[in-house]
Amino acid sequence: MFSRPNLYGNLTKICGNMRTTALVNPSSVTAAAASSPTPYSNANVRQYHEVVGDIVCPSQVRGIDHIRDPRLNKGLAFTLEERQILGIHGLQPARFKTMEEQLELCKIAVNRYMEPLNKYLYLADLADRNEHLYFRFLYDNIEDLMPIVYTPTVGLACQRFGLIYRRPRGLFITVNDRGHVFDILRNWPEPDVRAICVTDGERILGLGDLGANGMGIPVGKLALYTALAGIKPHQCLPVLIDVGTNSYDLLEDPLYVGLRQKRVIGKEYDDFIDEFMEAVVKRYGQNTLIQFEDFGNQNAFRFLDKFRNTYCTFNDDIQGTAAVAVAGLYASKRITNRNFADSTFVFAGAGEAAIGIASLCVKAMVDEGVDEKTALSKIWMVDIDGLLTTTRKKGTISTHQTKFAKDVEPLDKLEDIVTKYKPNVLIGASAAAGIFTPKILQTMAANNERPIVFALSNPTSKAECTAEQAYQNTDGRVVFSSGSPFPPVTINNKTFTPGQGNNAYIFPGVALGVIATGTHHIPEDMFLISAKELANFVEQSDLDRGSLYPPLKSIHEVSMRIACAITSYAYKEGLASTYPEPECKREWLKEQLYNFNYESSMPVTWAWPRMPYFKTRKDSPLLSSMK
Ligand SMILES: NC(=O)C1=CN([C@@H]2O[C@H](COP(=O)(O)OP(=O)(O)OC[C@H]3O[C@@H](n4cnc5c(N)ncnc54)[C@H](O)[C@@H]3O)[C@@H](O)[C@H]2O)C=CC1
Ligand SMILES: CC(=O)C(=O)O
Ligand SMILES: [Mg+2]
Repeated sequence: MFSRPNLYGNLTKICGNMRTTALVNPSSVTAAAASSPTPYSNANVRQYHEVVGDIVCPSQVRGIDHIRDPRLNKGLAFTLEERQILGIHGLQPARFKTMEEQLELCKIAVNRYMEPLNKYLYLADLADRNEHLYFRFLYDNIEDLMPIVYTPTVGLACQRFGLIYRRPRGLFITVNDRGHVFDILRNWPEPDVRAICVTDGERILGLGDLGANGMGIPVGKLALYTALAGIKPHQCLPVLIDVGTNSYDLLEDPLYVGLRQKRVIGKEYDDFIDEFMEAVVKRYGQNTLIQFEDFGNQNAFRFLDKFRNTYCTFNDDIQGTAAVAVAGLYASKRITNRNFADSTFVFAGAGEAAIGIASLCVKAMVDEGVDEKTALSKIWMVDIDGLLTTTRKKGTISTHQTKFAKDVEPLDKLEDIVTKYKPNVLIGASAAAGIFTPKILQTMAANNERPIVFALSNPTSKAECTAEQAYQNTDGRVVFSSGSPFPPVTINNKTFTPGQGNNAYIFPGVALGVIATGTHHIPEDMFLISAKELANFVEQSDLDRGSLYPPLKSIHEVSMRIACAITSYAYKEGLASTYPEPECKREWLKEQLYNFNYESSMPVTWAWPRMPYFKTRKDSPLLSSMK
């Protein structure tokens, strides 16, 4: 009954006319591959389908392969019946464990490691071994584990990528694959991808050009898609576009795993990105969400402008960051009683993150009823060359920066700019560690009862100041947040636990709403909506403990609220393509989420003769009886 050839073909019978994926007989695949004209040809081989969307499909994988497959493996949580039916009885010790017992073990195991990178490796290994346990572990312990799978540790993991690389997670598409990007996408074993996070590794956090080592970022971001928003892992694809690196150190590093060449630029690069975008749509459909992450400054803005109305895409560093920072500023209004338009802003940094935030601040001011010119006049931007002024030489100011340039005397030093323009809000997104000097922080405190200071650069080592420095130099009056987490600070007998101004509060919820509704474009409004939704969720108790954001332990609820708001907006504005419009958005979204508990491993084909009528997960007596 379990011989593989007999099982191919059953799937369509069970799934009827519902959304599914055809299984291909391996023998025909081999024949197709043998006759294929290029080494890129591939067939869509799926060895198993337990649950695809809401459809129950027969398992194809038995024996040791079932345990070796991280998506199917449950470790010692397989029941005796499952062990026998799957032919894995005897391949594991006799003990049965519940998922809760396994989670306890994970906690003990991860806590045994002192070094964050070793914890990262433990978690990567867990993901490769038992995907359900990995995501449930992340979900349950997000406060402790987010600094490991995400900033700051993910930065270190990227820097050490050549050393720690073990198993493939995501697709590496190199510029040598030009003309074959679609074929590479077909090599990815999951047919139902709804979201891609892509980087070319040129600006990884504040660490600069890490080339192919940047793969840790899309992997980490998409782990948060699942852990924070419940998006199913098989729907997420991390992609690293490898066009080389301009890092001399990496080119010389024997452990470097990417193309050993300088970055391809110009038309060749642009054509390659165009091919990638077209191939994604051809392979996975036009509503596939493409999140651009950690591209170099010029390319990030160019691609956002180029693709935002022709693909379902957003740039997380520009738009996601804008939303989280503006959410923090909305929340801070409850402390300062000052509107956006009544504030003066200085940005240290005038790149993706800073321009993104400044632009959304302008939108927020216009929303308050102020005209755009007045809104722009409130914002002073400083980059590596000093204040953005209208007298800047051509080539030292980009089109996105121009509207923020002021018709004033040039000033180079941040300290002088803060002294002269007396901002109420100082935002750092420069990747220049420590530029918020004690003197600057003291000036902020001298000019404001409650100065607002955001040190958003990542990882921790690149922050413009530490939380401790911010509180100490402002007599504990600062309203502070940072891109990477800092431990609590006690000053004047009061302990502050600053929140994390990180786009992780935004992108998972936006992605869930966009994917669920089949939204085809992502307008800027969605980020202002997300910012407001996040700010509305901040409680007085959060503000009292020094945070402009809800605690990380409620970030799942934040993602759900943002997704609901995005869903409502998408239907209202005619952007959604999933019909009919659900009445209760929240319930509808919840039905689509990943099940963080184990699914039954009983092959449906085995039980089928006894229960022939179920087609969907909800109908299945097998699955509905599960935890
Ligand atoms: N907290 C969050 O959610 C996010 C944080 N970031 C962080 O923000 C930082 C910057 O990222 P991007 O804006 O994408 O980079 P970018 O390269 O686009 O911009 C960096 C900007 O900082 C300026 N700069 C460099 N040194 C400076 C100095 N000493 N003084 C003033 N300005 C200086 C540069 O001229 C440039 O305008 C990174 O560390 C990144 O990790 C980025 C996205 C999200
Ligand atoms: C958080 C993030 O996206 C960055 O630092 O680039
Ligand atoms: Mg980023």
